Amino acid sequence: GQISFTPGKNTDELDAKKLLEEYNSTAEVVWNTYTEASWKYNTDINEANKKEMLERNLEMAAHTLKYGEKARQYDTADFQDASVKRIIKKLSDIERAALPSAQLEEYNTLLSNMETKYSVAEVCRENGTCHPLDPDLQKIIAESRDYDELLFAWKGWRDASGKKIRQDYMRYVELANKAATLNGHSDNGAFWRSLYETPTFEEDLEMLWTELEPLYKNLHAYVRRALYNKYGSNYINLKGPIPAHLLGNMWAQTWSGIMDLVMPYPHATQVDATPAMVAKGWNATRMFQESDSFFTSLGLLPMPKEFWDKSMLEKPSDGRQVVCHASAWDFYNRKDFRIKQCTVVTMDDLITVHHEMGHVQYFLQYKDQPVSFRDGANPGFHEAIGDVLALSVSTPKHLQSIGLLDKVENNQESDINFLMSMALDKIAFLPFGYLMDQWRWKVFDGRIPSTEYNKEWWNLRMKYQGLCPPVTRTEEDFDPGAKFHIPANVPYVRYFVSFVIQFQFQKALCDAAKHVGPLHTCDIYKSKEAGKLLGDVMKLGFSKPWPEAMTMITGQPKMSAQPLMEYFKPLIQWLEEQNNKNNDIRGWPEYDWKPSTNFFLNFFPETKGAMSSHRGIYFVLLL
Ligand SMILES: CC(=O)N[C@@H](CC(=O)O)C(=O)NC[C@H](CC1(C(=O)N[C@@H](Cc2ccc(O)cc2)C(=O)O)CCCC1)C(=O)O
Ligand SMILES: [Zn+2]
Repeated sequence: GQISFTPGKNTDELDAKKLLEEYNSTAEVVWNTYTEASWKYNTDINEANKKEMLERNLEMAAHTLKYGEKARQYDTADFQDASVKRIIKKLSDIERAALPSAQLEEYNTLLSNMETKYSVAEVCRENGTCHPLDPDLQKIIAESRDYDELLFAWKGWRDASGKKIRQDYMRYVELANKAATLNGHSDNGAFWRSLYETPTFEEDLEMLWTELEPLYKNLHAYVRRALYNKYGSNYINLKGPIPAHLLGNMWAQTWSGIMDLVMPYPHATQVDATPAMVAKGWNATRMFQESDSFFTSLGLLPMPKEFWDKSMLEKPSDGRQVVCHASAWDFYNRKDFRIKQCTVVTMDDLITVHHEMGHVQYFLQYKDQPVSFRDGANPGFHEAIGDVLALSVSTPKHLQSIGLLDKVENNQESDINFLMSMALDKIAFLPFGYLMDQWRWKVFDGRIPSTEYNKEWWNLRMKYQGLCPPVTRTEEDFDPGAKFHIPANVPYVRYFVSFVIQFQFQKALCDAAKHVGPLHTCDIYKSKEAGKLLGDVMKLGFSKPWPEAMTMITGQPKMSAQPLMEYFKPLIQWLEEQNNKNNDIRGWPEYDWKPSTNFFLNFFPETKGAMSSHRGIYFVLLL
């Protein structure tokens, strides 16, 4: 065909291959050095470690700039090796390294300051005791059933975290957008979406949400009814949004914290393994060993010695400040892989353990790929692996087999109890997983100016989750900043993608494991066939466009909501019946309703303790 080339560009494929070999071997060293410094800082927050991490980040950016500029010299149109083309293309986007050095330093400093402010934030009571998010405030939000105590934690956290980073965030948006435009993107949101290499990505997501929204609205209506029964009509409007601090999670992103309030059949099989884990003296290491055994039962790889020696599996008790938000780390030397998690002995954290172990399994599977391919087929794939295995671990049958549930019944009521516990995490999460980056994409492309950050955040929280703030919010607040991924600059739509595709994967793996019966009862434990399907896709890393990886597992290239809907089918029918029986509407048409507020609590928070006993007296005094 027509020989096409851009004048002055290098079309020598052998040259390019030599460049990529040099890039790969030098990148492993530079990235490893940076990752060690970042790990040191995340597991011991102090000025010296911060300084070292920032310096190593600059070294890494200099390396990216050097090889990025060389990669841009090539016209790969006529190259034979698809991998060389793919790596040159990926290298040519040098991200933040495109910023002038002063702005790059400013950008990196902003990021580390925002993440530090978030990680050290705490809420102090009038009597001087202070509470960090992890585990204190999370525990209050999950376990307290006192409306005002929940409000204390919810409002306190937002005052201590989000509110403090609003200015930093505005400057971060400017610099992130500048880096994106210097790499040829219209804005940072466009750069983030480009990682999915899917021209119809936004339309595909919108279609998935349209299919899934009815499931969510049925769950929302049922949970609203249960909260109405608990908190009464002052605080719950059966035709309105739900106050955001009552759902058992600081961000109302998963609702398993209030399982006890919504349990359909309290006398049937319980599904929470936490009591048994505590009673049997499980600790963090035991939880990770359990997960490791599940992975190896599928024929996947065991955690290497370095993992057990160097991970941080519990919050340190030696006074060190750490970033408690769980994370999995690839040290890019094909040997060193770690998890940092402030693990607590609960079922919820056993799920998180599997989630993080899924990341490390992916790292292990693709460790011999070139560094540019040591990524998920798309970011959603990386998030889905651990959750797929957790779907099997969560089944009552599996929990019983590992001694975490004593009796298991196979009847309709137990099924509904189990599906409800799964829906409170998986269905409840969908609107949150979808709205997080809708807000950020609009901030990056200018549709949301900084003067409307908080108003638009709550508009999206209302539109998708049917939530409202329990107290008035203003532009003095910055509630998005109270969610880790916003100050930490971690994209989020990957989780929405993961919550959809993990059910596609589960369906395919259960077929491979010759599972018979409803999808929600499937446990792929010990299935080497299922393990091989997953392992082969993980080995690819980012070397092939994700539709090819999707086809390897499911036999077709697209994201689909069908398997998720099949998994929850029995529950959806049950919810439909319950909501009809209760004559409950789906949705929140009375969107401008507001819950009663304790006038005092907002203006005299220190009266919290006194309030509950002398409520009337204070009121009279005021009058
Ligand atoms: C070096 C580095 O940063 N590595 C990346 C991994 C990588 O990119 O290689 C990484 O470790 N990111 C941390 C992040 C942690 C968690 C998270 O933030 N989860 C979301 C959403 C969610 C909620 C419920 C659920 O069941 C699953 C996901 C949230 O909690 O809002 C905390 C709990 C679980 C996962 C993660 O593991 O994704
Ligand atoms: Zn993850």
